[in-house]
Amino acid sequence: MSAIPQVLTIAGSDSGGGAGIQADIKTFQELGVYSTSVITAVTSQNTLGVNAIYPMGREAVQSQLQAIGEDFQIAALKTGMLFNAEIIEETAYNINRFEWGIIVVDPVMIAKGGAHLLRQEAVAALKQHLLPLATVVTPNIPEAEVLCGMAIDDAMTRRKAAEKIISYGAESVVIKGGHGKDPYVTEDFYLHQSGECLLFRSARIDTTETHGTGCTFAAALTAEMAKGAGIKEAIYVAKRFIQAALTDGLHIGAGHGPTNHAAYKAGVSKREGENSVEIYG
Ligand SMILES: Nc1ncnc2c1ncn2[C@@H]1O[C@H](COP(=O)(O)OP(=O)(O)O)[C@@H](O)[C@H]1O
Ligand SMILES: Cc1ncc(COP(=O)(O)OP(=O)(O)O)c(N)n1
Repeated sequence: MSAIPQVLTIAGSDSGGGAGIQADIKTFQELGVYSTSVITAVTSQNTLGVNAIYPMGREAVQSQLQAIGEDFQIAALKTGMLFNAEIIEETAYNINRFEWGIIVVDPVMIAKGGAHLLRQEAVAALKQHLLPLATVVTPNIPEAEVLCGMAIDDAMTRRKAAEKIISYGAESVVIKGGHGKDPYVTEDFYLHQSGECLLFRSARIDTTETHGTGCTFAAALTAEMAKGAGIKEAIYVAKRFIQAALTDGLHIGAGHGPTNHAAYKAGVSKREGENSVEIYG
């Protein structure tokens, strides 16, 4: 048995390297877990936007999942861009078949530039097949609005949205706060079993280099849980990881640049007075 936890990302490729599979693998590497991957779609993408999407067929997805399932001990996995209902069904089927345990579902829907990374008609499949398998679902605010069918504009509606998403069968939900406007970024965490509700709050970093923040946050969460962290501890580390990645930008590309995945390990999150994460009950 290998000493390094093995993890899996089931997601799309971002040719620009800031989001998707590429962001996941960089995050996994930085956090000390071994990364396997199943590619669901190839996107022609850079910091300015998504030019084209080439989804993989059902057979190609199934074949990759099979290769992973028959040889690796997957401690935790995350899903990202799944694009259509057949990829979602294939993913859910194999999660059950290989009895993979810790499942982080990042319900990727729309890229920052507006490109649809999930077909609208696949939202129902996501709710029906994947959310019931999720240890944690990590929507951003627009994704949470789609999943729960209501507008989210304050703490009360975020709480209601979290409860609605839990009602589809997920064990817990983290509504990410990057899309808010206030000076703080707040993640709302809701755990079904205990009814526990926590807020993770940090200062909003003034930057446009935010491409792939959602993928990176969910990948860090996955890595930490694969190493044995509890969900709350994992959220805390994931938040510190993304803050460090946003603090020390790489200044790449002319649009929304990628984050700096190496910053956390380089100690950026430990700088005095920066990057603190407060937790409220
Ligand atoms: N400007 C920012 N300052 C600090 N944290 C941010 C900022 N933008 C995003 N984040 C963090 O990045 C993660 C992903 O955020 P969000 O933008 O909501 O998701 P997505 O990238 O899926 O749209 C969250 O943990 C959020 O708190
Ligand atoms: C291939 C691929 N997967 C996911 C995304 C979306 O990533 P996200 O972290 O939500 O970041 P932004 O697109 O909002 O910058 C993507 N763009 N490409």
